[in-house]
Amino acid sequence: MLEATGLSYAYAPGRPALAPVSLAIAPGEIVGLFGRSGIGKTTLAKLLAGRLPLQAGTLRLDGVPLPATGLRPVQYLAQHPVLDMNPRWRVGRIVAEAGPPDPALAARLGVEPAWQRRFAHELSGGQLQRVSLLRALRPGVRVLVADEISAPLDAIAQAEIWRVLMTLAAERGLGILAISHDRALLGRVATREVSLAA
Ligand SMILES: Nc1ncnc2c1ncn2[C@@H]1O[C@H](COP(=O)(O)OP(=O)(O)OP(=O)(O)O)[C@@H](O)[C@H]1O
Repeated sequence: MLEATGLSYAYAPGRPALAPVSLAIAPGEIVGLFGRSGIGKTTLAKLLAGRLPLQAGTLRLDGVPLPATGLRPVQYLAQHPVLDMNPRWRVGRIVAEAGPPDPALAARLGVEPAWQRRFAHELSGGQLQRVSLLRALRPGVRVLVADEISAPLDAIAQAEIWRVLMTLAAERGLGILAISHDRALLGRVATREVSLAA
């Protein structure tokens, strides 16, 4: 269980970007998160995944603070994964960054072996999001924070990505925070929804 209590954040002193929020994500649960633009959803996502330092509040996984080094058990998935990938690396190297990927998982995600020789900018948005998922889903990863990951995709690509994620959540007990402006999408994929308010 990932438990965040009283997390808040300010990028500059006296200018809060995220008002205190508490949130829990149980294994296998897909929690939908919505809230108006600028309310702090991405800031919360990055705090949960260790991409921003905690300024206030506590963050625990199974009662223990998250590790400061090594594989992060809470992984952040960006809307535009290309920004999170080294433009000089081929896809084969990108997915193997934290160790060799699981070929069975690659097949389930629809990551094709031929993509390995390409650079990130040579894949479509949907293909890149699958690569990003394959890279993130290492053994030991317990929670995915999916920040508008399917927003740029067409309806079919969106449905395929979420179908795999819903199956993985159930099979592996993976917790997912699904951040989206699309309430209809959250209604289809989330086990429950929470909203961020100022
Ligand atoms: N790197 C940064 N430096 C300074 N301020 C930032 C930074 N990133 C975000 N902010 C500010 O923090 C606040 C929360 O931003 P955040 O991106 O978390 O909101 P959001 O709810 O994800 O918005 P959206 O739905 O538009 O993506 C906003 O006022 C934003 O301008």
